[in-house]
Order: sequence, then structure tokens, then C-alpha cells
Amino acid sequence: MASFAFHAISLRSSFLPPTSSLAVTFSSSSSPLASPCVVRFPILSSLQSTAEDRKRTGVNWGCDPQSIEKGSLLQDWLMKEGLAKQKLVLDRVDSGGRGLVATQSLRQGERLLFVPSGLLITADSEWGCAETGRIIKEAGLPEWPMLAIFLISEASREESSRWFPYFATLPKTPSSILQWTEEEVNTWLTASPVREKALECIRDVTETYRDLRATIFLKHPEVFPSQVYTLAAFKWAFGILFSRLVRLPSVGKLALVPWADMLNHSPQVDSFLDFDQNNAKSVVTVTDRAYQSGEQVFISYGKRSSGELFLAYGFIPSELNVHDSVELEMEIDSDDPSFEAKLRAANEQGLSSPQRFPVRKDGFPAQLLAYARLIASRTSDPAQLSRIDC
Ligand SMILES: C[S@@+](CC[C@H](N)C(=O)[O-])C[C@H]1O[C@@H](n2cnc3c(N)ncnc32)[C@H](O)[C@@H]1O
Repeated sequence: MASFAFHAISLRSSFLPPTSSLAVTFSSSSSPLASPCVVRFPILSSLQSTAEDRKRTGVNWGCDPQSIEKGSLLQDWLMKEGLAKQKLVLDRVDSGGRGLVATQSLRQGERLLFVPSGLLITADSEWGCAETGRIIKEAGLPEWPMLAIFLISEASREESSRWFPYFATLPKTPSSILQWTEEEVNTWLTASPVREKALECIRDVTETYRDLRATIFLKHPEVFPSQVYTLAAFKWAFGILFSRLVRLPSVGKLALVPWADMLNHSPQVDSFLDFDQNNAKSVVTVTDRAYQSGEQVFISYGKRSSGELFLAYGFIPSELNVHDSVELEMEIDSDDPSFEAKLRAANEQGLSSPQRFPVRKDGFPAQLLAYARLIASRTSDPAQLSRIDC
């Protein structure tokens, strides 16, 4: 089953190549343009941002993250493009600002969404500007930066992009850690275990942008105008990917799935997104419980701790998150006269000293208690110590 699959922790290994190898992988082609695409800047019309937004994000695309005004336009467009009739509507919600709400009662096990493959944005999607697509494909980029550039390329084409109605509903300021400055991270996450990962994530995306700029954008300035392909635009695009890209397990693909990406996460829910290759030939989710008409429908973005959710999606769930844990480190006292015997007993059970155990809000592993008993035991008899079942 699929989930909203990306967060900073897994990003580095999965998409960000090391700076040095990035430079050699890219093509250095600088062939003249057959037909340069029109890229307008600044972007006008309904995607126009307020001065305050621009100061903060530096991009002019998308809308206020809470806005549902463009929701019915999005739904009309999606239905024209093949989306099935929906039992859900985009509305304001308590958890998540905007979300999909049931328009009728839904039973447990009900299949929803049915977003056809032609509406998915993937690495195989057709580029509105063929020349941009050609350069990027020849460069052989990994999927994440390729999709980020796809987003900027399409967003900057405004109404001439096929995806214009979709971009109009994307948040102008995706709530990801990339919108934070390093100073903000150091100030607000001083005591947080995710501070280092947050800084690493911001630096990785910034470095990737710098590499792309040096190896591709500056070599093709007519295709990648410097006022459009800015670091801010790149962070916006990555913020969109962090918070909305899904892996569809049955087809093994990364995709942006318009409409499905309006579903918010609940740690209590066990419904995911996947592509149904058999009958529906579209992205579906199956409800894991019944919903009343008017209730917000949730999916799961995966079994993620609040720290992971915060880094990728920019929120911390308000309800109990059973995936939260703190690593508790315990060790056998090296001054304990039975230290060697206790260590052997622990080793026999695959444990060592010090040893870390995850402690979650809903409990801790039984091994933790047994290990504590081993540490506290007053016997030095190896046979008795071995019987303490870790
Ligand atoms: C895939 S989008 C879901 C749709 C989103 N609410 C919107 O209006 O575009 C993921 C984003 O929704 C928000 N979100 C999702 N689940 C949430 C929750 N349980 N509480 C608060 N915000 C949530 C976060 O901003 C997250 O980055």
C-alpha cells in the first residue's frame, strides 16, 4: 500500500546525489534552442501572490494554503480530464487547513478517488516545454530534482501549462522545513532531536540547487531564466514534493496525484494510496472505517513519528501519535562485580551495554523491562542471569 512517502530523513540517500558526482553525471550539452519556450515572470493573474508571500517564499505560484476558492475549479478540471464522480469535496477542516470531506456516508472498505493515470505527474510526464524536458532528460537527473524542475517549468508557464488549474490550488508556501532559515531552525529547534536533520535537509536541497545551476541552468539561460529558476522556486518545488509526492507501491512509481494530495494524515488511520492496475486503472484508497457525511476523510502518510512528519510535512499531529518514541539508553554498571556475567547474559540475547530501547507513548518493548531486571539483579550466578529473559 502506498503512503505519502517522503521526508527529509530518507531523502538524502534516495534522491540527493553527492555534490561532486552530480557535476560529472550531468550532460554539458549546450545545443542551441529549437524553440525556446515562453517563460513569463512575474506571473500574473489568479496565481499572483501578496507582497508578503513573495518576501517569504520568493515564488508567485499557488495560493494561500488555507484557500478553497479554487477547489471547485480544480474538481471541474479534473473531471473534464477523466476523474470519476466524487463522494468527497475540498473544504476547510480543523486538522490540516483544507482537506477532503465526505459528501455522503461512507462505509468501511469503500473505494474512493479513482484518479486516472493521465492525471498523475511522474518522471514520465510530458513536458509542456519540450526543450526543457529534453535537456533535463539528457542530464539523467534523479527523479526528485527532475520533478522539482518539472514543477517550476510548468508553474512558470501559467495558463499555457496543462497543469495550471492544479498549480492554482497548490500552497504558495508549502509547510516544509525548507521554508525555514538555518537561524530559525537553530532558534526554534534548539532542543529538538530533529534539529540536525532539519539543517542537513536545508543544506542538501540548497547544494543540489547550486549544482544544477552550475551544470545546467547557467548553460541554458534562455530555457532556465535566472529570475525563474531561483533557490526560492527550487525550495518551493521541493516543499511541494516533500509534502505531496507519493510512492505507488503496486507500480513502483513516484507520483504527484492531484486531488488525492488534498487528503490529510491521521496517525490513527490505516488507509493508503495505491494504483489499482486491475479494474479501476487509477489511484484509489480504501476507507479503514465508516465516515458520516460532512466528516473529513483521512489517509496515512506512513508510520511516522511526529518529528518525521514535522520535517517533511510541517505539522505535528494533534492526536496521539503511536509512532512517537524516545530512545532510552541503559547500561550495566561497569563497577558492578557481576558486570562480566551480566554482559555475557545480555550478549546471549543479542543485547549489549550500553543498549538503546524505543519508549513510545503507548508503551515500551518487553526487552527493556527484562534488561532493567538484569541490570538490577543481585546474583552473579551466570545460570540465573541467563534465565532473565530479555
Ligand atoms: C498532502 S497535503 C494535504 C492537503 C493540504 N491540507 C492542502 O491544503 O493542500 C499535506 C499537507 O497537509 C497538511 N496536513 C496534513 N495532515 C495534517 C494534520 N493531521 N494536521 C495538520 N496539517 C496536516 C500539512 O501542511 C501537510 O504538509
